[in-house]
Amino acid sequence: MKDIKIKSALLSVFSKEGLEPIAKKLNELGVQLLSTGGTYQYLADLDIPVQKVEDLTSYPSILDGRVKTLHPKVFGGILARREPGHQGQLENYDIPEIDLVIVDLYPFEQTVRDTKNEDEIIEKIDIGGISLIRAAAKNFQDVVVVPSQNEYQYLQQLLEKRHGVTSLEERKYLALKSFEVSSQYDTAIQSYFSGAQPQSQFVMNYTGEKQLRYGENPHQEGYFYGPLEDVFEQLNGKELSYNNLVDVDAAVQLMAEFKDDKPTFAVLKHTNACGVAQADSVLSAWQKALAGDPVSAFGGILISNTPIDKATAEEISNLFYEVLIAPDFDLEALKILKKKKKRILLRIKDFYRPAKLFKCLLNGVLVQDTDLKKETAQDLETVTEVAPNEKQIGDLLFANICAKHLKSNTIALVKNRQLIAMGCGQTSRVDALKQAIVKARAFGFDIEGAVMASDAFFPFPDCVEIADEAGVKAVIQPGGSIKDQDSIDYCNAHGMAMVLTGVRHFKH
Ligand SMILES: NC(=O)c1ncn([C@@H]2O[C@H](COP(=O)(O)O)[C@@H](O)[C@H]2O)c1NC=O
Repeated sequence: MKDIKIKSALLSVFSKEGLEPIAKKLNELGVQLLSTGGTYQYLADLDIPVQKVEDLTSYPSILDGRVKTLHPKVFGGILARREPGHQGQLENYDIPEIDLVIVDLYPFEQTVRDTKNEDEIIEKIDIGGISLIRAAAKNFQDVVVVPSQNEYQYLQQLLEKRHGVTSLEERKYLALKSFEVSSQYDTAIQSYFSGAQPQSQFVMNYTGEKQLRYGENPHQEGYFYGPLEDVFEQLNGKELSYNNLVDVDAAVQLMAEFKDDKPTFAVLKHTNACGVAQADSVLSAWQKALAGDPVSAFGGILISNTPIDKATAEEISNLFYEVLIAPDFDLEALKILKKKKKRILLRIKDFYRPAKLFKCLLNGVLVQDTDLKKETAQDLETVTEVAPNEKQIGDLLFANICAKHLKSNTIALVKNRQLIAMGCGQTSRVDALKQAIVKARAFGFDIEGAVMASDAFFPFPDCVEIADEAGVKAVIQPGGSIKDQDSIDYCNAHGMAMVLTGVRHFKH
């Protein structure tokens, strides 16, 4: 392991915050400091001995600061290997070695957030700073690089621990942090330039790595990247697992549809809702959602669009569940729910729906818009002689949303704003319907008068026939099959209503 003692440092930072103790410590260790204009002034004002970069390069900062460190006397001192060949060249050209580089880049992302003025934004594309970081990181064998304020604490510890002596491992760690900074910085610039245009490259950059206990199964590693704290606050329970996060996302996507509706409750298992209901109170919505499939609800993910009150909390706490998500919890409710230490309680801040969805497959990434299309009564085309009544229209739209969030092929059966059963993830629509009918009956529901939603069209009239025999009176489906008329004819012959949405909602 190659130890290097820091003898000289170049400091060039946009924000001067947090620099004072580091500069003072470097000075105390006898490190020669070199700085660009503003940073020089800041250090000089603190009476910390420092040399101007301009005195080294014999060039002033020019072009409004676009060129200040971009000079062989600076980059030579950073990029030279500490070996006779390179050191000889430094001597020939009178270039001093620079052992430590500290940079805080121009705040490009912040500027994009703050202004629409393109000239201002372009000026905040840091050129010299990013080059300093890349050069120092490339030469991590001999040079220490601090690419942002996030690493100040790490540097401070290095300086305290071994008085400015650094190991190869420490320098390599900082080089990694540097390339993370430069890649994130360039992604932000690329994303600004691409705007809403389709991108010719797929680039993603999420920070805030969170290692999960494991992935989908214990033998798989798992991580999450992103600012989860913007979506919810965890009030109780064990750490969220990979599968919990997948289910929480499915629950949030579903409940986002009912965000501004009357009290709505949903129970999910493995991303599929096994209970969804609307009522006048959160307690009643919970009871109706649970009744949809009380067996599957065991170990489920629960979500409400309405704060949880004491009465609801008392009932919920009788069930073993993994996660309960709600916009808020009454104090009394929280007290009751927190008694079960492991159960996860999330106070949702934002029913967040991403604009795009990504999926890794084969040797690439699939990208698509999120399915944000939501049908209203105005979008429905009645194609049967019998039209659905107002109550049925409400149930049909409710069933349509449930189906949209269930794995295809799916059928949702709804009665009085309650999902009375569903069949999902089936390879045939008929199987999905049969599964739903068996389930509804198993949990004591009378299907007579229920409505049926299908995520995609009916290629044959078999589904409407089976549904009719079970008691279904109205159907919602996208339409678009060349055999639509067969299903419509069946409905007309049996007094059923059918509406078309014209929108397919597959969920693979
Ligand atoms: N142009 C250059 O040669 C250059 N060299 C360093 N910078 C940046 O200038 C800033 C520090 O400037 P000052 O010390 O003048 O406040 C840092 O954010 C640093 O990343 C530069 N500016 C932008 O590219």
